[in-house]
Amino acid sequence: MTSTHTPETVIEAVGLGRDFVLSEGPLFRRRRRTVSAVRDIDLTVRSGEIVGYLGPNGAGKSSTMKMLTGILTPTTGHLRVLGMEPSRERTRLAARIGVVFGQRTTLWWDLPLRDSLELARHMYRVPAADHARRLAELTELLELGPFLDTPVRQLSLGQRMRGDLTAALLHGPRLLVLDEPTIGLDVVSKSTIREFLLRSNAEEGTTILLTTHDLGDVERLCHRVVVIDRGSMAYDGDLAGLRATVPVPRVLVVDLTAPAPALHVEGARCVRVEGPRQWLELSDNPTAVIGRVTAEHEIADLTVQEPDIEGVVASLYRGAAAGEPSPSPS
Ligand SMILES: Nc1ncnc2c1ncn2[C@@H]1O[C@H](COP(=O)(O)OP(=O)(O)OP(=O)(O)O)[C@@H](O)[C@H]1O
Repeated sequence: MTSTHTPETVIEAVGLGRDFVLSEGPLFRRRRRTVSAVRDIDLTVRSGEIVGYLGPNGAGKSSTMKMLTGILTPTTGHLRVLGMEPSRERTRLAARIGVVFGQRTTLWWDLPLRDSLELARHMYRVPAADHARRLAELTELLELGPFLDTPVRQLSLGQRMRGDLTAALLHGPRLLVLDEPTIGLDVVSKSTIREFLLRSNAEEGTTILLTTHDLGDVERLCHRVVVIDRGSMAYDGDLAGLRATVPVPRVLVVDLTAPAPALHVEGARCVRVEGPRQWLELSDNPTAVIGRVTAEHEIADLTVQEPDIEGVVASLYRGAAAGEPSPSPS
């Protein structure tokens, strides 16, 4: 064997690229145009890592995920996932990975969740005793009990997502590929899912690769972030490094008990006033600024708005376009 795959390497991509050939223009004068959805991606993910795969819409995230799971064949480069070539060994790979796409479900719409999971057991050929043990564990961790016998079509989005995660994890995959796992969920469901993912990672060593537009997911979950834009890799490192490259301030939204002129507070700059509500861009830590605001003003409510990852990523490219040095990959 000449493979460079080592036991702890879960994903190994070198010079990975995928082109699409489009046929455009009026009939009889059609022109072929090649779009590079992904180009020249070098990515090594090791066992036990949680990696956020981020980028603006159309950056090439889904195309990468599809290549990793074997749905799309790469145009260029070398790709191994758990030592397998995904597009050639898609079925064998499917038995070792779990995939969840937040906006789609793999569950059977008309069946109770329990029956859908039983079908997943047959698909992955999980022995009945292993299935029962694992289902009991996941039922407890994800609190599925109250809706295991409810048809999937009647589940809330958060319940359905917990069901989808269970289906993806029942066969004990080594790698979990998640596309927007918390999209559209309320705060409690998001938190349940994040805590569950952290636990699977810590206790079972599950490697996780996820796309998300939610900075909370990235902050809570990801040891490492990889940013792509227009198909190419733009950053590979930790979130602190990404933030340091493109400092996008947090904003403190202050609801005063009555309208007032713009507040002057150390460590913050008022950027907007609407009646009793004011937006303060923070340059100091939020707790310190909140302390100063509450000491000097009558406050009805306070919230800290995190910049979404889209904002961070957009600033990264505005910086690049303006000729600032590009972030150094780790
Ligand atoms: N089947 C296809 N045929 C032609 N072009 C495609 C196809 N799939 C993707 N593309 C193009 O490749 C580029 C990357 O798309 P991709 O869906 O991978 O991005 P994305 O980062 O997942 O975006 P989003 O966050 O909006 O889902 C886009 O320009 C898209 O139009």
